[in-house]
Amino acid sequence: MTPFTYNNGSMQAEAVSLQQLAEEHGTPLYVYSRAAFEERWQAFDQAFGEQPHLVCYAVKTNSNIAVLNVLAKIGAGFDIVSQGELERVLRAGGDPKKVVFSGVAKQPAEIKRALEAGIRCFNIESHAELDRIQDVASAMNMIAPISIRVNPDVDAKTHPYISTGLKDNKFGVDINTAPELYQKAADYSHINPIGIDCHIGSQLTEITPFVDALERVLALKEQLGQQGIELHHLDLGGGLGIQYTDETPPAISDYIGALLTKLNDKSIEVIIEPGRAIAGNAGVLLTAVEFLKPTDHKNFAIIDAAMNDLIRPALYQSYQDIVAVTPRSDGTDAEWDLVGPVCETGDFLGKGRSLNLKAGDILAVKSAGAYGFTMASNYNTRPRAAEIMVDGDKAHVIRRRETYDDLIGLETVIAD
Ligand SMILES: Cc1ncc(COP(=O)(O)O)c(C=O)c1O
Ligand SMILES: N[C@@H](CCCC[NH3+])C(=O)O
Repeated sequence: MTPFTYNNGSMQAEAVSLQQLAEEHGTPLYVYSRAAFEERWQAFDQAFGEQPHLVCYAVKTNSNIAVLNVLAKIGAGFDIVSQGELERVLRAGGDPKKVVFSGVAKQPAEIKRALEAGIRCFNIESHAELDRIQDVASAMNMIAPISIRVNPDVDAKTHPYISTGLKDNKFGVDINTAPELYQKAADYSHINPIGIDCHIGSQLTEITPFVDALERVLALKEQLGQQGIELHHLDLGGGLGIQYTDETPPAISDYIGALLTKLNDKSIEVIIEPGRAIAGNAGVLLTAVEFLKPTDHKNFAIIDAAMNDLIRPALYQSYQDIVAVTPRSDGTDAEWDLVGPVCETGDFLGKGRSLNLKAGDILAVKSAGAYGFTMASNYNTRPRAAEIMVDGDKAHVIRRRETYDDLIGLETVIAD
């Protein structure tokens, strides 16, 4: 489905007018489509057919509890990287038995809380972390189910900041030394090794790196079998890309199909941790044009959304399509740099975009459902935007805009 379409010359989210939402709730404003979230998660789930599997949505992508709740209701599992994310999943009604816990440095208190909640598995990223989990679990007299995140040294061919499966990256354990760590895990009194985990990067637009990584994971599984360590699942991470502009990522069914063909084993459960491929095109960021500032050198359109609202263009030089919500019939296109009010030269959401603009126009930054609000900050003491979830012809405020009290209320002056 395409959740954002034009109808009578103006853009809608499902059956709700974006122009109207911007007028009612102000901008910047994040708008999500419930149906898009559901449909994308279900596409992953259904692509597995008869293969035992669990689709664990990567919470970091878009962690609003309304989003998590919508996914929990259709049976989603969750990939978390902090206790904060675990608390969100639990608040949203997620099943802790479907939660996998990734991340390179889980705190003892986080491990304790996750054990109490009864999560499915800890994805361990180092020797030291295995030791820590053994210590916490043994103090609680509980057994911690674990998998080891291995680094298969596969080039994901994506932006260097979002590539995670190379030897150069901080993530995971060298796949060649993993058997030794599995042995240590198996010998520990309060650890139960149940899986292998790997995640090689994000926004991958080719299937080959995923299949190459799986091939190495399968070789490891075989070797562990010879050591007498039998595993219950393979967690192949997330990373499937989306179309921001002219990328051509594989269809979900082709991606899962290629993995299952390589695996060719229905006796093992496959876990995946997709984020962007579910959330990315399920959301837009609405922003208003404040001023037009044409100069001799270039044209700036100053908009009310900034790098604090959506940091991806500034951080990764990423391209996000930007369109007029109600395109003008008068006037002509010009080239604009779309810049925000934040005091940084890197504060732009798009450069050299051909648009027909006037002050007050509402624009939609597309593909903003993933790593948009979750990476937003209060830089320049700017309140974070409100979030809306559209469901058919209804629009629900799922997070109100922050107030200045929200921002400065935690701080205090020191006494003389
Ligand atoms: C461990 C882990 N799992 C899943 C994801 C989700 O990735 P994506 O949004 O690319 O599917 C990430 C982020 O890259 C991650 O670090
Ligand atoms: N935050 C990144 C993706 C990183 C995924 C986390 N491992 C992005 O916006 O593209």
